Amino acid sequence: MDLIEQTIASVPPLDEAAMRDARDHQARLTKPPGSLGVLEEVSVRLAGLAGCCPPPMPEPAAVAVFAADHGVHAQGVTPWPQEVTAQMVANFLAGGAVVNAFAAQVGAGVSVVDIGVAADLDAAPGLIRRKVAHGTADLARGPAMTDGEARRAMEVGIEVARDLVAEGAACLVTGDMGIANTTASAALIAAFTGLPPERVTGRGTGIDDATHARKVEVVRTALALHGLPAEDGADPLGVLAAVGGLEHAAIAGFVLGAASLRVPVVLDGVIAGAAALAAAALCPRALGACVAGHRSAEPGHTAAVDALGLRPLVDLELRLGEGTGALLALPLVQGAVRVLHEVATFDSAGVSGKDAGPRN
Ligand SMILES: O=C(O)c1ccc[n+]([C@@H]2O[C@H](COP(=O)([O-])O)[C@@H](O)[C@H]2O)c1
Ligand SMILES: Cc1cc2nc[nH]c2cc1C
Repeated sequence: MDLIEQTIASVPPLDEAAMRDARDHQARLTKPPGSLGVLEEVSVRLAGLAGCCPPPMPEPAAVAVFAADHGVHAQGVTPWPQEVTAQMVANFLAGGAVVNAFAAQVGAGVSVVDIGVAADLDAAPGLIRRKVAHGTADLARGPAMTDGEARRAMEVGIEVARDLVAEGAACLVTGDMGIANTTASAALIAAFTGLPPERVTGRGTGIDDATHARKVEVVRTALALHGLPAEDGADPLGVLAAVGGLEHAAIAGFVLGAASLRVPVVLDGVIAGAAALAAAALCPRALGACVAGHRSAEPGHTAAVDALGLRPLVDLELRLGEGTGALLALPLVQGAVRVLHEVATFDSAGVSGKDAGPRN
């Protein structure tokens, strides 16, 4: 068995007994039952993922920013020059990007993975050099990647997840950087959900009406060219190779890697959402490890999280990527688990429970 199959085979189902323990414990804590809303569900799921209650605190966290370029850039789907991908990688490494500020805010480490930047990048502290190709080919004219490239990128994602956890991370966070990658994301989301291109294609970094109309047509052309959505069900690696990006394949692997290690992974925006659709198509159990950090302004992201049955924790109309929305959600995930560790029960604190007193 190769790394991908091995990883998929080792993803456990959520532990029902641990989830029951977490629900029972939540009911005993000094608060009205259910009063922590969605955070209670998060705490129960992370107990199921860990297989114990309380689950380990999801800290420290580590964000991996997977960076890659896209051949579909040639179709005029974004106003930004392709070299911005490499320039932003340099900015991440220098500590000057929003992801660095938000990671510092929550004490998370930042690693940058060159999974497919078009330019050759020099070695630098914090840069994980695992380039699979110098960007993808144009998905509107042929397959974006070979099957081998998609597999290799997915393997790198698994390996990065394993390495970060081995170095001490108890929570993983997805990040991405890739000019034109919202076009590949829209194509992936259309391919996996069956929704039409106009429903899932957004304005990315910010495009005018004419560019948006062209982007929708590029996605439509690509889907027709590759026969997507496939009538007989999607071959997830084939879909990734046809219309995905190297960072999508890597993030799909990162999700599988986290799930196989029983470590939660907080998903960022539309790129992670598209990648998670691929991961879930390969291994539905992997969804047990996924927390949707935020709802991106991209319409395809809402389509993706709806299809995955995930509820984004933060909704601030962000559309930056890099891992920024997921990092903002991290304290919510950590707070949800801390409640199970630290909050007193009605018994231990001597607080009367509901219906304990006289009725009038
Ligand atoms: O995370 C998101 O939902 C998101 C939404 C819009 C844009 N982005 C970021 O913007 C870049 C891609 O935008 P574009 O317009 O060039 O396709 C890429 O680097 C992404 O990280 C990210
Ligand atoms: C400046 C810039 C920063 C980004 N960060 C993630 N995607 C980005 C796209 C651009 C254009």
